[in-house]
Amino acid sequence: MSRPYKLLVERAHQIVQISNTRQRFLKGKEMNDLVVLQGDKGGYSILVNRDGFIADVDTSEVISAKYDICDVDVVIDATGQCILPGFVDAHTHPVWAGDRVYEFAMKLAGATYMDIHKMGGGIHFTASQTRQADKEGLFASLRDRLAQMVQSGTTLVECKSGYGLDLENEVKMLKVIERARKEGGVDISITYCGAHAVPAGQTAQEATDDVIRNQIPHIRRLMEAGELQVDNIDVFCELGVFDLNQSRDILKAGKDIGLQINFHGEELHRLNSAEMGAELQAHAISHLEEISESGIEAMASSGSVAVVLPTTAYTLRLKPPPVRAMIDSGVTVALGSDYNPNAHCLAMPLVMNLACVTMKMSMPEALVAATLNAAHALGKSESHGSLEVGKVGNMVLVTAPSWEHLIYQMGSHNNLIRRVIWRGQTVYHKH
Ligand SMILES: N=CN[C@@H](CCC(=O)O)C(=O)O
Ligand SMILES: [Zn+2]
Repeated sequence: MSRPYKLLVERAHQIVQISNTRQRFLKGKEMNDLVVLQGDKGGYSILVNRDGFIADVDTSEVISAKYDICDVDVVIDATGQCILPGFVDAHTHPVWAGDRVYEFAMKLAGATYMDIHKMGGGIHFTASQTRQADKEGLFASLRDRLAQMVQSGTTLVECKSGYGLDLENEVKMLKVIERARKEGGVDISITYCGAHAVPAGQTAQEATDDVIRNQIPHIRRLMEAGELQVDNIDVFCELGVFDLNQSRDILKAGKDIGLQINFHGEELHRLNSAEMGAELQAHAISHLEEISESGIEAMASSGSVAVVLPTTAYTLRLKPPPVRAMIDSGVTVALGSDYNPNAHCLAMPLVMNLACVTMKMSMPEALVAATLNAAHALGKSESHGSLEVGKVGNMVLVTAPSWEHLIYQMGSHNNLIRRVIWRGQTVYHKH
């Protein structure tokens, strides 16, 4: 007979639970009130059941008195380590072929993101490379990128399509992501982003019509047939890409087939897409570098999560989004790496460091934004984002005097992260 518990991690000197009252997200000042277990000489333990869910969190003394060690498959001694929830990366574009290191050089020399996009580079370049790539090659590179994310502590990641830009290639990308999701080792939220750029030879309206009349209905059929699971609908709402009305129509069509609205807004120009998204009760809006005060108010009232992406402003030398004003106004703020060929960052610890320095977040705020609030942006905070009984046993073990070192020691996460656990199973171990 199999044992009732899959894993016991014991004797950690800190467990950062984030919350212990099943809050779905933290806003405003609450973001600085993390629940951290520390101070007990014998340390703290987490027990994970056979199905990969947390069964108990307490001092190691209490846990060893309550449970019989013979009922546990694997016991890990976490002496000298801190335990954090697995990170949630709320915005990535991880399926693509062909790098853009050459464009990075152009941007360093003064070209803007949109200069390159208009010349047929940027998303267009990546789309032409990705269209030529076969599923096997795309899957192999996705798997490698996901492994690097996991090594950096990510255990739930949002993955977008968006470099296909036609039905065949968007479906190809979604199926590649679906295969990775089924393979496991990391939890994935899948986003259809067919409206990521206007394909060459089409107007934005023609592309909008194709997405609404052709692509979305086909995706719905694949979902109904059980061939695909798609969770979110996205669009790049931007001057020269999809305008406010086109974006609204695309998002509504996605919502009509049951997808959560989660889109790119207010990045380079203010189009009042934050207000539009709030009106549609968007789950999340990403970027928001150009959001207005009324956009902030609208998102605070609708409860739409602001997914801020420090690597974008850093790479493109943009003004960062007004995160302090968002937090002070009661917007729920989450973080994403924005991993894509323009911003080549797979590591949430580095994203948190950038968020603290460039967006003026505190370390507890950054951690909440990279765990519980990011899970909420994906509609998954009931099961992910904090270390509480009943949630998935996704965690990161860090060798450091306190959890803050993972943010403070920028770029050293690969030395500090000792182990990453997904649903009670070790998916990365540094020997
Ligand atoms: N802004 C739109 N989409 C991506 C960039 C994609 C790309 O440049 O390939 C982003 O979130 O930054
Ligand atoms: Zn993006």
